[in-house]
Amino acid sequence: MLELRGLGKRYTVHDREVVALADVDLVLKPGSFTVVVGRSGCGKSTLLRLLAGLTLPTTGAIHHNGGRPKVGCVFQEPRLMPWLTVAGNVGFGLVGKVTKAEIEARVEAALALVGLSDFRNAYPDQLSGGMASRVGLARALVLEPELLLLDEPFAALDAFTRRGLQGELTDIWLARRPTVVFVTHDVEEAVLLADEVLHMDGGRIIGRREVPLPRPRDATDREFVALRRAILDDLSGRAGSSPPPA
Ligand SMILES: Nc1ncnc2c1ncn2[C@@H]1O[C@H](COP(=O)(O)OP(=O)(O)OP(=O)(O)O)[C@@H](O)[C@H]1O
Repeated sequence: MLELRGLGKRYTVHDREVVALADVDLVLKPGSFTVVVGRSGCGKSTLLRLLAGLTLPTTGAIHHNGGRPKVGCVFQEPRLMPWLTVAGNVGFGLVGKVTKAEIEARVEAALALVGLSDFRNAYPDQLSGGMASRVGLARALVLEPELLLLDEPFAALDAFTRRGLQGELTDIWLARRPTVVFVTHDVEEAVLLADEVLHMDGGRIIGRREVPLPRPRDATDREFVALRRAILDDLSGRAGSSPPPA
């Protein structure tokens, strides 16, 4: 269980204070899939950076029973190292931490999960955008994360490729059950993936919607469409969503 209590982050830019995150209280249950939506600059990436331990909070704290969780991060740009093969990129984070044989086994398993076993010896410039995104996902999965953080990982992809990867991510999550926090601007993607959608504004969580639909989900399903519409209304301020989580 991860608990965020009174979490806040302020930056000082040219003597001016920017409140990126304010007073966030949130409980992430093990194995849950949380999607965060909200307009640009509302603090979504800051929340992920704090969860990843890439930056420290100004106020509040993150509590995790059992020490810091193992974290894997996936960003919009996979930022692969061009001089390394696919396998080299995926295994890079393990070098020096586990034996060579274990790296090889874990890289093979991660590549199989994202369907790229046949491309283990390819170089990044030989990959399509969707394949590069898969490598980015495999690079996070190889760490066997308890907490998987994804910041708009599929935003740069065409709709068809994105839909395929959304399905693959759902399958991987169902098989491995990491706790996932996923940031997106795409409300349909949020409803496809989430157990719960959090709505952020001005550095705060101002609403939440549970997604009680069975998986795999159908975006043309009546309940799906209604929920998508409700979240779009939340985002445009047309309707109030349920109160933030305790
Ligand atoms: N390193 C930083 N230094 C100064 N200000 C920052 C820094 N990182 C974020 N901010 C500010 O904090 C606020 C929240 O930024 P954040 O990147 O978390 O928003 P976001 O919701 O992820 O936006 P987007 O959807 O555009 O990625 C913004 O006003 C941003 O300018």
